[in-house]
Amino acid sequence: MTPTPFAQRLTERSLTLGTRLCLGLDPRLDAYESRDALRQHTLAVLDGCAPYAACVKPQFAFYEALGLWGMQLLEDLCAAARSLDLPIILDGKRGDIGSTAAAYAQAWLMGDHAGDALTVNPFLGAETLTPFVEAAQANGGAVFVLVKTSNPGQADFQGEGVSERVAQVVARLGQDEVERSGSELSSVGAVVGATHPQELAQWRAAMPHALLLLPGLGAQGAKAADLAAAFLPDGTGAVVSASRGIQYAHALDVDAAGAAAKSFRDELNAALKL
Ligand SMILES: O=C(O)c1cc(=O)[nH]c(=O)n1[C@@H]1O[C@H](COP(=O)(O)O)[C@@H](O)[C@H]1O
Repeated sequence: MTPTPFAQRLTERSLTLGTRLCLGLDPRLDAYESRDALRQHTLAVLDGCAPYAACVKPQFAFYEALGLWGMQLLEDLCAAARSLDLPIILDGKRGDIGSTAAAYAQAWLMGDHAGDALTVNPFLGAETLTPFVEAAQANGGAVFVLVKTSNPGQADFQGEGVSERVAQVVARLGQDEVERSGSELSSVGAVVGATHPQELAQWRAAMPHALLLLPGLGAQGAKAADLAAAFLPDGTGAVVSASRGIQYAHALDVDAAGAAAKSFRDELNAALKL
């Protein structure tokens, strides 16, 4: 049976629950009294925030920093997300020469530890994205290619026309698939920082069939009210992520995390007049 494409699953959940929020889960050991407290709280935040989230995005670094124990937590978190029907974007920002990219794709988009989608770094060239895209397309997954990152220093390299070039590649890589399937969104998505509100219309137009992942809400200063231009006219086609602004709301109180997620959800819906 052909798997349901990631973009379709995400869009269906987003419309059913009425949310464009991506729940980031980036647990830092220094915020907790013990590893057990970190584990318990992270899983509880997932549970408490799931009703407000279109998808979940754990960033690998925080789990890798905890060693094998952390990678087990990531695996358990993904299992819990699956049982909640939450599409999983693994934020690994992987990228390497083609043969190594194929191994990354095997690990994170196809293997036993795969998520539904993976963030990928295009710095090594368009051809190195192919193994990721093929793995995603074969498995009903997705990739989110870094196009314009949220951090101030992105301008050093990305400001030199690089983001525009990458956006062209994203649009091209998804084109055949949308022509073949007739669906509006391809499995080749893009990361565009929510911290660049004045550029969102430009990136939306440059990649009309790409699902956009917009990090930067909350802790990095982006405001939901400024983000409507990233979405398609029907209010789909993008998700906005917040990690610290949810997980660390009010001194690790799980109810406060849920309230923060709900409030981000409502602000995004208000921006889209939904
Ligand atoms: O790919 C990402 O998710 C990402 C891209 C980007 O341009 N900027 C960015 O902040 N991120 C990730 O999004 C999350 C942002 O976290 P908060 O600033 O705590 O909401 C982190 O996991 C970052 O690694």
